[in-house]
Amino acid sequence: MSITLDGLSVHLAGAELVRDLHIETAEGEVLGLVGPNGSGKSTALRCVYRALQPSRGAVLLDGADISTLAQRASARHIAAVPQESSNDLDFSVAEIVALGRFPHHRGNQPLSTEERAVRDEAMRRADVVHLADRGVLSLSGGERQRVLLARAFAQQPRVLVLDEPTNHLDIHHQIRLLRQLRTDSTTVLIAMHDLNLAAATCDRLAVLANGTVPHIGTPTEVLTPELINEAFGVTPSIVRHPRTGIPQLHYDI
Ligand SMILES: Nc1ncnc2c1ncn2[C@@H]1O[C@H](COP(=O)(O)OP(=O)(O)OP(=O)(O)O)[C@@H](O)[C@H]1O
Repeated sequence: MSITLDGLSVHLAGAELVRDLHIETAEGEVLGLVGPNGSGKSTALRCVYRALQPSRGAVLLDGADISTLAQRASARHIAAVPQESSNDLDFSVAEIVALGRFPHHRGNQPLSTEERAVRDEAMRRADVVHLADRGVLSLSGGERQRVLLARAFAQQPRVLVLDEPTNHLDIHHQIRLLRQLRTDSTTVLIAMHDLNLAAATCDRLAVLANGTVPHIGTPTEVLTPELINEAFGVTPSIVRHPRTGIPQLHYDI
C-alpha cells in the first residue's frame, strides 16, 4: 500500500511544527526522512501512526484519508515503532509481541496456532526468540527496541513507520534490520540520523529542514555537499561506495 502526506501541517503549543508537507511513497518503497533535530520528522510520523492529528492536510493510505478509518482498521495496515516508548508493565517479551496481533482480532480470544506461528516468526526476524520469557523491564535498550520491532512485524503491516529504529542497536542488528527492510515488499517510512545508512537503505530521501519544503530524491540526488550544508550547516566530502556506488559522507572534525 502507499502512503501520502497530503499538505500535512501540525500546530502545537502555538507553533507550526510541520508546514504543508507533501510526500508520496510508492508501494513497497523505503522512504527515509532525514533532517536536523526538531525539523518535524517524528511529528510527521506520529500523524501517520495516528498518535497526532494534523491541523491541516491529511495522511492518505492508498488514497483514502486514514482519519475516516477506525483505529483498529488502520492498525491492520500500519505498524509503528516510535522513538521513545515507555512501557511500565513488566509483560513478557512473547506477550508484548503477541499484542501485534490485536488489530486482527475480535475481542480477546487467545492466539490460534497460526497466529502463534506469526508471533514466533516476528520474534525470529527481530532476534528476540531467546528473550521470549523475559520481562521487558529487565531488557537492555537494544533488546527492548528489537521487541518493539518484533511487535510491529507481528502486525503483518503493509506500511511500516519507524522512528530512528537503529538508535539503540549494535551494528549487526542495524544491518540485519535494514537488509530486511530492503528485501520486504512492505512500504516503509523511516526517520534516520545516520545519512550513510539512510543512503544505503532508502530508495528516496526527504530532507526536512525547519519549515521549508523538503528536498526529495534518490540518495545520489539529495546527498550533495550543498544540500547537506543547507540542511545541517556542515559540509561533508562525498565518496562512492566502491561496490554499490551509493554516496557515503565523510566529515572533517
Ligand atoms: N507536544 C509538543 N509541544 C510543543 N512542541 C513540540 C511538541 N512536540 C514536538 N515539539 C517540537 O516540535 C519540533 C519538531 O519535533 P520533532 O520531534 O518532530 O522533531 P524531529 O525532527 O523528530 O527531531 P529529532 O531529530 O530531535 O528527533 C521540535 O522543535 C519539538 O521541540
